[in-house]
Amino acid sequence: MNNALELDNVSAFYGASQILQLLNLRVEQGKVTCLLGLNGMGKTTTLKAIMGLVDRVEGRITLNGQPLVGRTHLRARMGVTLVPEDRKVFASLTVHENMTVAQQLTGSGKDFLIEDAVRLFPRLQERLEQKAGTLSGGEQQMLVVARALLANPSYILLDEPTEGLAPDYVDAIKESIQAARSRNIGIILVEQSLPLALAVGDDFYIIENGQTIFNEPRDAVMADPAILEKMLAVE
Ligand SMILES: Nc1ncnc2c1ncn2[C@@H]1O[C@H](COP(=O)(O)OP(=O)(O)OP(=O)(O)O)[C@@H](O)[C@H]1O
Repeated sequence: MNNALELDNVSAFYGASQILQLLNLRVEQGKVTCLLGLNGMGKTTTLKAIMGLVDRVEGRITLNGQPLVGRTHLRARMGVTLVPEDRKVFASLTVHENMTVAQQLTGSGKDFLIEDAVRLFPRLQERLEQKAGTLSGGEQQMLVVARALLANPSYILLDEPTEGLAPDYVDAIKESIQAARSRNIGIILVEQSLPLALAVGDDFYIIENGQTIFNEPRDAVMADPAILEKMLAVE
């Protein structure tokens, strides 16, 4: 079986404006694929196109060989979870209730449990009965990442998960990405911080004007300073 999430000549539109232009991307299960690029180039739109959150898509999006189509909740059921930039938790539910709801989302196995989530994010352990709306920004981000893992998806799409976070939280997010990879989850990471991308990434893409203009595996990036220069230019 082809264990990859693939975008093949994908164009995406908001109303009449075309944002993605024949974009190609391939993410394997158990790998971290980083999307880099300057602001407004289409990174978030790429994640939204995968989830069916843009007005129109042309081209082919496939999940392990099957077309990924239909409404967002159906795509989630097929095994893709998006962690958007806005870090939305269910504010009036407790941390524990937020986690329980996430577990019911995909129904695709129960490998990653609440015990695993609190081991990864000990700060959440102390706050399980607290209303999620009262958590700090960093704690809320841990909760949304924990919820993504608890849905036991095949792929997680992370949109700038460390933006504005203190170093301790960034480390926790890094560990959670590594934990997800070790569970054979494929990850798309949109990340402005090159050090973080380099710390966890297996493959690197640069998106410019809605197209992938660069696609290099980790070994090539580490071996060639000229490639690293290109990545630094879009940080
Ligand atoms: N709902 C929308 N309707 C119309 N245009 C939009 C919409 N959302 C985004 N765009 C436009 O699509 C383009 C790509 O935006 P996108 O958010 O995908 O970029 P990005 O690479 O993720 O940038 P950033 O790092 O700033 O989040 C931008 O020009 C943006 O203004």
